[in-house]
Amino acid sequence: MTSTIIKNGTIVTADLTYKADIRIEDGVIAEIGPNLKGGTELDATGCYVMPGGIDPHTHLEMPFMGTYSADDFDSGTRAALAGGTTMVVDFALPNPGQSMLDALTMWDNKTSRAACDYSFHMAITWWGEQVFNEMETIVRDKGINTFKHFMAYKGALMVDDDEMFSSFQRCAELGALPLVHAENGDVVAQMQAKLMAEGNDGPEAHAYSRPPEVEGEATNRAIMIADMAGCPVYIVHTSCEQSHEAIRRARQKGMRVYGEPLIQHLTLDDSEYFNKDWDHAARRVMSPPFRSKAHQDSLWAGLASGSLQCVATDHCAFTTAQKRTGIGDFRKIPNGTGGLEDRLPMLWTFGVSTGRLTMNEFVAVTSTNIAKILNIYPKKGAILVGADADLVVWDPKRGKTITAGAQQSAIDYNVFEGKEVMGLPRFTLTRGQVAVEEGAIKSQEGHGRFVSRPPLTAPAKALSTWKELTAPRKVERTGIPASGV
Ligand SMILES: NC(=O)NCCC(=O)O
Ligand SMILES: [Zn+2]
Repeated sequence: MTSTIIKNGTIVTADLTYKADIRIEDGVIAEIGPNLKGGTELDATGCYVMPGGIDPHTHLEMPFMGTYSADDFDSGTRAALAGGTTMVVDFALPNPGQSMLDALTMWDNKTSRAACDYSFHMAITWWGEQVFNEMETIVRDKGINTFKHFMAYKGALMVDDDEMFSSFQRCAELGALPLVHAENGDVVAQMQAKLMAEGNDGPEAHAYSRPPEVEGEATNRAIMIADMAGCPVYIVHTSCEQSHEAIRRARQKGMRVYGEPLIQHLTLDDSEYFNKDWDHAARRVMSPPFRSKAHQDSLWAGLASGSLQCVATDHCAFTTAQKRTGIGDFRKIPNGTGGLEDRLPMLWTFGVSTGRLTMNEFVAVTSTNIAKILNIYPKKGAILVGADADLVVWDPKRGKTITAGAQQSAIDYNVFEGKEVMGLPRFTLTRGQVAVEEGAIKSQEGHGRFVSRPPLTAPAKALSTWKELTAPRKVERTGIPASGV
């Protein structure tokens, strides 16, 4: 049996910081302790050894607005590893009317070259008996416990409240977690049309058409529907105080509501859309759009205080040529930005190094909380004996200037171009295999495996017990006249 030992590092988990070595055997953590010997040694002197990042929200294969994102499972997972992320959760996206099982097969066929482990969320893009039935197969047999619902993209992916309520009730029965893209799609569609009619056809109109109120209202609605259905809910790409406030308030009331800011929303603001260069602004078009600094402060505070739990990227890498489809009509600019490779270095630089987050909070929001919410902890997101050796040996003194020319992602630009980051992987290990060493990429195509995620029994059981206890009950009365008069 070949052993690898990570020596002389400081282990940082979501709740502990301590000095110890780690022995890895057959891709899992076999021993943690002082002065371990034998096997191949990786020197972690001066470094923090942390659970590898998990990005809970990526679109490596995204057929959207008639175009595919530039990154596939090959370049996308390589980009993940380069930045210290060792697992991605992508989306299978059925066309309205399409079988979810067929869509899953299509997405699964794209993964043979994945370099790191991956999983899928399933999107609910329409509703009917077939969807209702297939949801059970998806959860019970296919290892997927999350379903994404789009309250935006009217006429394409959007589902209405009725459909969401039905789907959420089904999630409650199956122990699945609904994810929600929360923006009021009806209002957005009308605002877009109005802006266009007034001659506002540039990328800045994208931001004008989706103000924070539109997101806040939808977040409140999604939370209410989840409460009525008796299931937890996870709000993806939470970008503003209005949405964060809804999540915070629900959590204070005891509801299991999770919020996920993106690294882009934390570090880039809405001034990007007013850049005179059309390409610059269009490359940053995503939904929800970037917000003002006050909203960024709210998101950072949510991560520090625990009212927001995960930092993702929603990595969806459309090329400049694809973005240019929207010249003259901002509605046609494909929505999506990249960030997978930069999530950890950006969050470390602008979060930990500025004192907004502790190192342990950093691990929690980039890995451990995500693994717990998605029900793959402690296989993932942990430094414990028996856990997968998905690890990042983080060198806080290693820095770079982010530039598209040097990235692994296949996209031709980077929304963080020119940002100076301090804190990068010395080594990234995916199930014990060294995929990154001192900036050199050694990842192996096809090494990545699908991670099956069992139903969320604990939160589902707690909620269903409470809902049963408090369910409406007919009051048996006395004194009603026989005639009813
Ligand atoms: N977010 C975005 O603009 N693009 C990706 C699709 C989605 O998640 O909405
Ligand atoms: Zn979305």
